[in-house]
Amino acid sequence: MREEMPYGTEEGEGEEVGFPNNTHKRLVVVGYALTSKKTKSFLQPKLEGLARNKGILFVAIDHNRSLSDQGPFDIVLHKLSGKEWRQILEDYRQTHPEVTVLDPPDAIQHLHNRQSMLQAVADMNLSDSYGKVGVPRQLVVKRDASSIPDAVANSGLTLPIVAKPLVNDGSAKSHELSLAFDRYSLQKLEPPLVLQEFVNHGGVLFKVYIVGEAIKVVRRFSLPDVSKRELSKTAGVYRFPRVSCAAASADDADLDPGIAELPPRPLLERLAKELRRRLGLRLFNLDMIREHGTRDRFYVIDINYFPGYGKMPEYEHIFTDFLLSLVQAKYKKRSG
Ligand SMILES: Nc1ncnc2c1ncn2[C@@H]1O[C@H](COP(=O)(O)OP(=O)(O)OP(=O)(O)O)[C@@H](O)[C@H]1O
Ligand SMILES: O=P(O)(O)O[C@H]1[C@H](O)[C@@H](O)[C@H](OP(=O)(O)O)[C@@H](OP(=O)(O)O)[C@H]1O
Ligand SMILES: [Mg+2]
Ligand SMILES: [Mg+2]
Repeated sequence: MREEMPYGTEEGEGEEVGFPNNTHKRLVVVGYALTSKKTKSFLQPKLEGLARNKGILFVAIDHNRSLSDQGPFDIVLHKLSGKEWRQILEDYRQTHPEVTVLDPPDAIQHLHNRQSMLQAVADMNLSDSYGKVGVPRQLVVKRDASSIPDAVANSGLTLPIVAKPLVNDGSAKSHELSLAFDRYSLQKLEPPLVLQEFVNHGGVLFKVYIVGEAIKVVRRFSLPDVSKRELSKTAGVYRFPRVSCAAASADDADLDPGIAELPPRPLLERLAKELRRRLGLRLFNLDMIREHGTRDRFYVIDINYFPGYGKMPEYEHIFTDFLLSLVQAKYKKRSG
């Protein structure tokens, strides 16, 4: 909260930023360090407008200047890659503990490896009356593609198998996935990889967006099921492009209710709460699937940091409320 709020005449006038007695109505300054693509998809005019009316100002961080010389910021939002940037942020967190950095770089780093990414879900072993949430059986292959057929046979993983680059750094390459239908073709894959059992899920996945304590779920079209017959007739490795994009929304599709039904809310709340804690992140989404033919057997197959919130319904309201809640919590802590 840095300067007096200079406006308040449009929609949202008089809306409290949430400070007691109306005495601290200050601007909340959010510095952002995002790629130009991300800035475009996230910082849409509707978000900026709503934010302004709620007393939030987004300010672009200049990479050519020291972070400490900019701002001052209440919150720093970021999604940039590279060791150098991580170090800048870590140093800034040390010297500016009053600023909320969303999210801590070391916590984000955890998602940059597709093995460690899902470890928290596996450790949680979530199972209650609403369902069971796990991760598909998987195997990491660091090198030597010729060893893969034996490694897969020894581990008991069943075909078909999804091969995903172990490193998940946001590069185009880290999203180049393949589906392998027979054991011997596995030698054609290029380690380092995570090999994951393909779980039939009726061709629909659930994107579970998390923004602090808020959760929103949407349906997306996904890879179709592979039948036993198809598996026995098919050989080879098939590359597939990113399937979980906005164009493939399945929210309005006419789907089998057993496939379309969203995961139970209480289950998602438990999962999200626990993952927030274990991962130390507040901005992420999960790709979740329901094993076809079951009602309550779920798998998390992917976790993304600061995903495409522009595609999340009502993200403008949810995100601005979240930013305000962070500042309010800090204010309460200081005055309490
Ligand atoms: N184990 C699995 N079983 C069934 N389908 C899977 C599995 N793993 C991945 N898929 C399918 O492949 C797609 C891409 O996989 P994944 O989400 O891991 O990749 P990604 O490149 O990280 O995606 P994103 O664009 O969401 O970051 C999934 O959305 C899903 O359709
Ligand atoms: O919203 P989902 O379906 O999860 O997909 C997102 C990816 O997971 C993100 O990695 C993309 O963000 P980046 O472009 O910053 O990598 C993100 O890109 P976007 O912000 O340009 O929409 C999305 O493609
Ligand atoms: Mg995904
Ligand atoms: Mg991903």
